[in-house]
Amino acid sequence: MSRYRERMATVLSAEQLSTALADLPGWSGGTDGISRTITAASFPAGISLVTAVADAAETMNHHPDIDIRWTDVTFRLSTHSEGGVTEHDLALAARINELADLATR
Ligand SMILES: C[C@H](O)[C@H](O)[C@H]1CNC2=NC(N)=NC(=O)C2=N1
Repeated sequence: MSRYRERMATVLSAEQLSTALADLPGWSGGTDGISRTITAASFPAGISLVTAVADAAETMNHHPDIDIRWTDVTFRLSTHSEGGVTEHDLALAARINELADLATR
């Protein structure tokens, strides 16, 4: 089986997504995409968070859309190839939450 097929994931239903979001503090959205805005302790702390998320995204081969406004950093996740939210987005959201805990304390 090719690497591509191993990475295939199906788009979550609205019910699957709302169940998953209950375990992802700060994340909201719909089946087309989810987002979380994190207010960092400072602008450099926000940039450090973005760098840490970039490293995680490379490792996971799954990449967020990122908006930086002073200390507010918004991450938006969807699986472009599938046109919706998949388990890959949930995994990256959980990793971003771990990294955000470090950036905001
Ligand atoms: C070929 C490679 O697997 C794809 O381009 C990956 C890279 N990162 C990605 N990130 C996101 N968010 N969605 C994708 O569909 C996606 N595809």
